[in-house]
Amino acid sequence: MNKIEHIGIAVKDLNTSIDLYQKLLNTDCYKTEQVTTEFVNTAFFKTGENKVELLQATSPESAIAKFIEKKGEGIHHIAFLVDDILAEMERLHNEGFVLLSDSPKKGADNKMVCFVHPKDTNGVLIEICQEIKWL
Ligand SMILES: CC[C@@H](C(=O)O)C(=O)SCCNC(=O)CCNC(=O)[C@H](O)C(C)(C)COP(=O)(O)OP(=O)(O)OC[C@H]1O[C@@H](n2cnc3c(N)ncnc32)[C@H](O)[C@@H]1OP(=O)(O)O
Ligand SMILES: [Co+2]
Repeated sequence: MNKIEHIGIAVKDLNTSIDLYQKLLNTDCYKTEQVTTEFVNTAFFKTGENKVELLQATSPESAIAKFIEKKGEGIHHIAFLVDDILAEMERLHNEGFVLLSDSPKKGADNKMVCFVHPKDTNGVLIEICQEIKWL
């Protein structure tokens, strides 16, 4: 895996948290995006080589809504950038990790994503992501 691409933070109110993180990081949010398949609205900040992704649930069925219900707001996942998500999924599967989808899913900010179950990773939800390359 290449580097930490982003840290995902579950928040209750995206607009309030955008204001907060703009002040905290002293940089503007560069993008907001709804990902309907994940039932989330997201906001992104660049912090050097890495990013912060704020996530607000758009449905009670969302992983973010369930997480906040159980644990409250806070760090929800760590995302690692990979060159070849299919190869990395196969490698992780062969190493015995439980992947949360059989194929990559559409993520935010021009990425394909796949998650590793937190029960296999010391209670931390891991996302792997690959940049979508357009021809
Ligand atoms: C915007 C798109 C994308 C991007 O481009 O960046 C994203 O980041 S999307 C982010 C939101 N989507 C996801 O998180 C998808 C993957 N997650 C899941 O599939 C589920 O959340 C889950 C991890 C399988 C858990 O779902 P479920 O089993 O239905 O929920 P429970 O509430 O019953 O939890 C079971 C168990 O797991 C613990 N848990 C849940 N979430 C996390 C987490 N983020 N980090 C650590 N642990 C987590 C939860 O506490 C339960 O533990 P126990 O109570 O001990 O059983
Ligand atoms: Co993410």
